[in-house]
Amino acid sequence: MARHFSLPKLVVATHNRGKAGEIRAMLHPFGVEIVSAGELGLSAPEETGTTFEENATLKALAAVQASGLPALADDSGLSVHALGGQPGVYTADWEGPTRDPMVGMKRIQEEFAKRRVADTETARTATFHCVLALAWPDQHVELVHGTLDGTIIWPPRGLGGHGYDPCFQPVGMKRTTAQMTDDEKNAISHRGRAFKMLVEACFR
Ligand SMILES: O=c1nc[nH]c2c1ncn2[C@H]1C[C@H](O)[C@@H](COP(=O)(O)OP(=O)(O)OP(=O)(O)O)O1
Ligand SMILES: [Mg+2]
Repeated sequence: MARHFSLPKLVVATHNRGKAGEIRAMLHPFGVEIVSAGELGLSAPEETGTTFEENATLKALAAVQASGLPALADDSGLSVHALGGQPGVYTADWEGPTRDPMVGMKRIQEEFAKRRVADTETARTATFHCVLALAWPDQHVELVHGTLDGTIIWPPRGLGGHGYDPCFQPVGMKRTTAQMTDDEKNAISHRGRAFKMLVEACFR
């Protein structure tokens, strides 16, 4: 797909500042000019899909159609294995109407209590998912899916990152993703892994 090597300007089609910062940092070495959905006054489309792929695609297509520019969208979330994969695609909804990540993190703890999930690393495993969709002006869409396995810890730790990072500790690590620098998180994260796959697919 070397035809996409030249990418003069790209819309980063997210309204989430934490994600936008990480995506900007990952794009930085490529010298791509970035405009945000906010700068273009794009509204956030309703996320009606039932998979990360569907939602990432609809967000990217909405932005490419509104702007005429290639658009990169992200749909992501946390699947907690003892909760049957919840909240998954509905991770943002679990933050409640005010979009407070602490509300979502507490909800996971409440669900663990209801189901009497043991307070051990092996019982409280979870996976972060990130699907990136890059939509081109001809409407074709490249999709990549990155994951990061870990454990839900409590109480939350760390002030970095965003969203559910303070309660997520990657496998084999002693720190949560909120206790890492941005570069450390991006090097191992679901979003970082998806981004590497996108680069393989589009920029090589
Ligand atoms: O690295 C992460 N570290 C912590 N939490 C994360 C991460 N990645 C996704 N998350 C959480 C945030 C939100 O609760 C949900 C994404 O929801 P999602 O609909 O994809 O994003 P959003 O509504 O915040 O912004 P937008 O749709 O405009 O991109 O997963
Ligand atoms: Mg969203």
